Amino acid sequence: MLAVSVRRAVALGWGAGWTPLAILRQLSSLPIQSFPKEVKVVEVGPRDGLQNEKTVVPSEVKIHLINLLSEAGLQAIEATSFVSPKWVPQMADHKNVIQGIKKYPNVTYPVLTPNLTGFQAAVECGAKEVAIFGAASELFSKKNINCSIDESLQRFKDVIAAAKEANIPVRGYVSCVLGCPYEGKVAPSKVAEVAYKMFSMGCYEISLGDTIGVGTPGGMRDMLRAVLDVVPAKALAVHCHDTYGQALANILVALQMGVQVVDASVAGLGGCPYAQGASGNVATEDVVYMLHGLGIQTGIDIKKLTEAGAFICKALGKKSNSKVAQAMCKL
Ligand SMILES: CC(C)(COP(=O)([O-])OP(=O)([O-])OC[C@H]1O[C@@H](n2cnc3c(N)ncnc32)[C@H](O)[C@@H]1OP(=O)([O-])[O-])[C@@H](O)C(=O)NCCC(=O)NCCSC(=O)C[C@@](C)(O)CC(=O)[O-]
Repeated sequence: MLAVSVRRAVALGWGAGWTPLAILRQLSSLPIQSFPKEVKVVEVGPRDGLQNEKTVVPSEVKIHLINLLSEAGLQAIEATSFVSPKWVPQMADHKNVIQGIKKYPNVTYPVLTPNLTGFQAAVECGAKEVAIFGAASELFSKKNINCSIDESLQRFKDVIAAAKEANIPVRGYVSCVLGCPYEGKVAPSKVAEVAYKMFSMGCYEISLGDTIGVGTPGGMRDMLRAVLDVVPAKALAVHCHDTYGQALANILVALQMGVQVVDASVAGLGGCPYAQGASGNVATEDVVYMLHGLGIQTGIDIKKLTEAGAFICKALGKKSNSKVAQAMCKL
């Protein structure tokens, strides 16, 4: 560590003859690496947040939530998923939702499509952007979409080819980038391999999912180092669940490494039906509060965002998982 620091100090042109202690003092006073000026927050609450709810949330509630989120200034709101209703019954009303929401200019409403069947249904319902979702873990891929990683990539090729023809942008997810509920540790090199394959196929952005929220800033750094060797930072997003309370710290590391897109879920709703025990995504309110505190622009009105969170929590009869929302309600 010291050797690395000294090398960095030399690279920075610091004076010859300095003692290691003097160099360390200088290093500790260095400003943290610069953050981006703007960050795009991708709101995944209506999909990732609600997919795990046991009782079916009425379509009107989902639609109102998405409209409130659009009014709050989110640029991208993942609206629903076109997956099998046998697998995820909560998303069975995808048609009502995608057709019922107000489409704000400059806001995108991507939907999940695991295969060509889902893609075609989504396009018929008027979806203008889709997301495919793979994994860096074989067992998770099997449990989540009932096929191996290789088979999933083959399916994604078909979706991307059809999307290209229809001029529809495709976002790609890689799940389990910092750990898997079935396999445990996942090698950064495996994450990089899957991310690279999905990016080369034509996904405009790869969202790296800490599906079960087990990551730490150190794990995020090591994983991102591997991925950044093969996919440019401008094509990456991070998608952190907050099971171990590390999500904001993990996001901070990702921002320092050049990532400028962050997924989050209003009120911290969510969990994955095929990742037992995983808590919700990091709360959008908490991410936005942190970003604004760093002087990073998001275009989001935090008060309106908190109102959207309060609306969905009331509808679900739940307390918000957002610390910021909890604090703002007390003020
Ligand atoms: C992928 C499948 C469909 C494969 O499911 P399968 O059973 O292997 O599919 P199949 O191709 O053998 O078809 C079986 C039946 O499903 C139908 N079918 C086939 N495809 C579709 C479709 N798209 N929509 C609706 N129906 C479909 C198909 O038509 C057929 O109907 P039948 O002839 O029996 O009546 C299934 O495994 C599935 O739906 N999985 C969804 C899992 C899911 O939604 N998980 C949560 C989202 S991922 C996530 O949350 C992680 C993420 C993205 O947030 C990032 C992170 O945190 O890491």
